[in-house]
Amino acid sequence: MTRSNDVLLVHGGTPLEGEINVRGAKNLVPKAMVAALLGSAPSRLRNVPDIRDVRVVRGLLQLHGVTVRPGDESGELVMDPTHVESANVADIDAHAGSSRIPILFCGPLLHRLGHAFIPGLGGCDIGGRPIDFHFDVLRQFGATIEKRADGQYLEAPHRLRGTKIRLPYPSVGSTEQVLLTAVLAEGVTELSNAAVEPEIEDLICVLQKMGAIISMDTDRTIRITGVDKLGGYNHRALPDRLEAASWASAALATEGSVYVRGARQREMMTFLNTFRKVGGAFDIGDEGIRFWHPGGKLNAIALETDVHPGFQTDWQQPLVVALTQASGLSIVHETVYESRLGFTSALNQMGAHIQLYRECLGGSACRFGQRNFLHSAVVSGPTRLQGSDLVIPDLRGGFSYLIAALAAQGTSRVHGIDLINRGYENFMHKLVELGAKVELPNGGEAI
Ligand SMILES: CC(=O)N[C@H]1[C@@H](OP(=O)(O)OP(=O)(O)OC[C@H]2O[C@@H](n3ccc(=O)[nH]c3=O)[C@H](O)[C@@H]2O)O[C@H](CO)[C@@H](O)[C@@H]1O
Ligand SMILES: C=C(OP(=O)(O)O)C(=O)O
Repeated sequence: MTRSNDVLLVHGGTPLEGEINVRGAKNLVPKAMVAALLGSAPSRLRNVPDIRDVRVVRGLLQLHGVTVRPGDESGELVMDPTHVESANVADIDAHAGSSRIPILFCGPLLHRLGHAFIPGLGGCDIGGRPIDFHFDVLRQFGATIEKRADGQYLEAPHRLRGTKIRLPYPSVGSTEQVLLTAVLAEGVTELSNAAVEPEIEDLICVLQKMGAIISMDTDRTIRITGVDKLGGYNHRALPDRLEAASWASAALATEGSVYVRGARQREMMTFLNTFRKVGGAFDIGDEGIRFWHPGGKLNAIALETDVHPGFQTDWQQPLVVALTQASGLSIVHETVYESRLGFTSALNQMGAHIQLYRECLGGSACRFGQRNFLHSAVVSGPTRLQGSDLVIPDLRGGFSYLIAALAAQGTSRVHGIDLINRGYENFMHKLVELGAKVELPNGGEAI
């Protein structure tokens, strides 16, 4: 059941037009905040968005004795980890909420306190999302892990030791786990098959500013030489390329034009190539990127999600909505999460034609082929979308439903919009700025 102020009425059929601003990346900022725990002096993080994942981590840091206060400029946080202390397990559990970030507290807390507690994790329900790689690497560093009913209890009776690790898959979170643990471990850590997403590079920049010694090779190998002590950092978070791409897809699907201030070419090259193949237009400036529908038909494409530098999985769901407006058959092969296409059934209810398959369609065979996961889609377009009652299933799926509702004829009731606040700062305000006709039932307050 959703609360009444958790429902948005969307009157579709109006192109999104105008300018919005994106701030620091959801997939970097909370991790840079965790990194502050490793320092012996305060850290300053700038360009911090007001999203739920940031609030969760702020609360968890405070529970562990870190003082967190706003800095002088808007979007600046100052974190002082001088007096890190153990937190009450029940408080951690109550506070961890819907985020996946608590798992990254392991290394820093083991270094600072010799023990850590990790509650059940949140995050999007788009696959099983196991954390076996995280625990395997922590054991390799010398930690012990005990699973109890309320969560995982970790201990490091001695200083953690650098080690040689090969990840079975270039997992973003596990790579960050290694980085945040290895920087203060004794000796050298060599990580192969690492994830190299731009947010990971930015986390490495943060750690280097703190005094860490980290090198990245071109073959997914990262080497970390442990140091005895780290200081604070002063860092401006890289912009959110995932949010930027969501607004780009919204501009395309609604036949509009959106200037995304803060969007950067460097982290979005793969998205930009795909956007152009579909028929979208963009203009890259020094301060941001304008995305628009240039008129005429959109093109069907074959799309495969992958780890960086491939097509980011978090770009997939919003772009699929635009593909429902392309002429012909598009193929989408989701290779990062086994269950990230379920959101398409609601698009079909709105009039889209999307068929899901268990086989690896298009490109290459992936981990999910022959394993009963509906992880490929054929999108047949263009189809006229009609307003509908929609229940948001996950973060990007939720934004995709907003796009579909904006592109549709008639009115949609979108339930569960609060979930979008986990990763999109001020999205209601931005929609209104872009001319979207949206309202909360009974004239309620935006949440
Ligand atoms: C907060 C954050 O940054 N979230 C991002 C992060 O999620 P997250 O770090 O959770 O994603 P991972 O890269 O770790 O997961 C990728 C794949 O590896 C598998 N896996 C992962 C860990 C593990 O211990 N065992 C295992 O099997 C997962 O089930 C998934 O199939 O990277 C994803 C991939 O770019 C993005 O979609 C998420 O937005
Ligand atoms: C899957 C996502 O995030 P998380 O890992 O936080 O669930 C996402 O941002 O699309």
